[in-house]
Amino acid sequence: MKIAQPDSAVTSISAQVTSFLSAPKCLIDGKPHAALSGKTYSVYNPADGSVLAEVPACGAEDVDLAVKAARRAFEGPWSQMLPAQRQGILLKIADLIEAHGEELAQLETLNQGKSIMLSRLIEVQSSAEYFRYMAGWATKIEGSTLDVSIPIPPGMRYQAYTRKEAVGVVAAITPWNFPLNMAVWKIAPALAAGCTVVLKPAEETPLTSIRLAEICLEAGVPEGVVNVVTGFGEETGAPLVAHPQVAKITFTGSTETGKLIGVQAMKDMKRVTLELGGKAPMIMFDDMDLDLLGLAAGIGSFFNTGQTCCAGVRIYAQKGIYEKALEVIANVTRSLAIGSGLDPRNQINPVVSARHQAHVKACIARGIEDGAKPVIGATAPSQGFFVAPELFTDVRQDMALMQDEVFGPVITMTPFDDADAAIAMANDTRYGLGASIWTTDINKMMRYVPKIEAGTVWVNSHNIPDQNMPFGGMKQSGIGREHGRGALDNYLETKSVCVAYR
Ligand SMILES: NC(=O)c1ccc[n+]([C@@H]2O[C@H](COP(=O)([O-])OP(=O)(O)OC[C@H]3O[C@@H](n4cnc5c(N)ncnc54)[C@H](O)[C@@H]3O)[C@@H](O)[C@H]2O)c1
Repeated sequence: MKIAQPDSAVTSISAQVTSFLSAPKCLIDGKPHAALSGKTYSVYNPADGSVLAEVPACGAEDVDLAVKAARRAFEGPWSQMLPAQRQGILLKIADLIEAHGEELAQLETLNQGKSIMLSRLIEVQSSAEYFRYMAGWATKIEGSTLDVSIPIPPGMRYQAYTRKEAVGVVAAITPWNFPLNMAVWKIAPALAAGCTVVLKPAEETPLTSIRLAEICLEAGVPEGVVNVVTGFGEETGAPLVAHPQVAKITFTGSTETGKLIGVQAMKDMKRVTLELGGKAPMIMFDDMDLDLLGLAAGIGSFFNTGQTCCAGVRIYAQKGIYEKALEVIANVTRSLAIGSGLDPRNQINPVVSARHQAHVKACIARGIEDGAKPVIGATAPSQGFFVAPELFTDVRQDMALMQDEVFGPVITMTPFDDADAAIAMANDTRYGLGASIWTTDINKMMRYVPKIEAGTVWVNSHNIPDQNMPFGGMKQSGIGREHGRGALDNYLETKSVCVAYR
């Protein structure tokens, strides 16, 4: 079912969605797979707390089957395909994502809770574009020829060149905030490079990942090239990371889990990319364009109900505009409509799970206990996993509210006098994923961008990544970058070939 207008409300759930929800299965070696143990677990609709589906709870034995299937496919049909054939298949996947667009968007909103508008525009549309972008790189993998100066034995000459070769089986582990899009960020470059994949989606939101794997199959990806195992971190994710036939791990999730995975990867010298947590600052100078304040709060802070790793949650505003910025941002926060994601007029939707709802509420309570001042004090619907957005002032740098990830609709505002002091406060967390500077003075921008410790710095904007723009973290926000040409290198080894001749 083709995608509807992004801002149209969902009046009925599509028949494909209802049928899929009756018995979702993993996909291993191109076939639907129930956990060998027979175990399943429930996934929920966060808008009302009801059970949405029962999903296989995979264990080490299921993971082993999936990795072995991926390895066979890597050695077999996938490695025989011409780059142009891989490109064609990636383009077909993009078309099929669009063709199934409304079904995927509804499924995502039902399972994750987010606005149907974001499901349509980001989870579906931008995922299709991502496949198209990566399809282009599949035919542009190249090495180089190298002049070398090897002097022995006398009389022998050499010419060297490099080959880029697919790394092998990729373990892709994803979080719950953008389930389909995060899976695509990993699968598209892995396939373009010629790798095969075992995807372990977040336990809360596995449904669109399963559909994506089915779509890959429908598009002509050979059996075993894309596999999905559903289940929990320790039971499913850990054996996947530790599997000896996995060559590369690409992980997006919390810094805590990322560290565990990094240690395991290093034990086996597996290649690893880690996209981890954030606590992004937005630094607003006196000379900023005040018309942008609404956008800063709406997209910068509260996009996806604050459940984005780059959300601008620590706002530092210079004293000349602080009162005005506080007034506007407080008004925006107050005015956000709270409700189900199926109605696109709702800008604050449920958070993903009861557990996460309890976490966000505990962060708010801890902030109040520590002496920070809540400005809004609104209440959220009692049914479903809702949390009303909150804005805090009087927050010290050493408070948990300033240092730890809330990953929900909770922001802080702090005034500053001196720009260097603001940069120091902005850098004063263990994270370094995203940040922004708001100014109309290009000199200020050029002076301060290099001083900010973050993988992405937006200027007069925030929280908007692009497939062609390297994305990743400094400090404890991760290792490596996704997107762009560089993303392909994450899935390729470089082999030097040295040819002797006389
Ligand atoms: N940097 C980025 O690009 C980016 C993007 C989105 C989200 N995030 C981060 O993701 C986090 C939110 O997601 P989350 O709560 O799902 O994170 P999480 O770390 O709890 O889980 C992420 C994934 O890891 C799996 N996992 C958990 N323990 C594991 C283990 N021992 N071995 C292998 N896998 C394991 C989970 O099952 C899930 O699939 C936030 O910290 C957010 O900042 C980062």
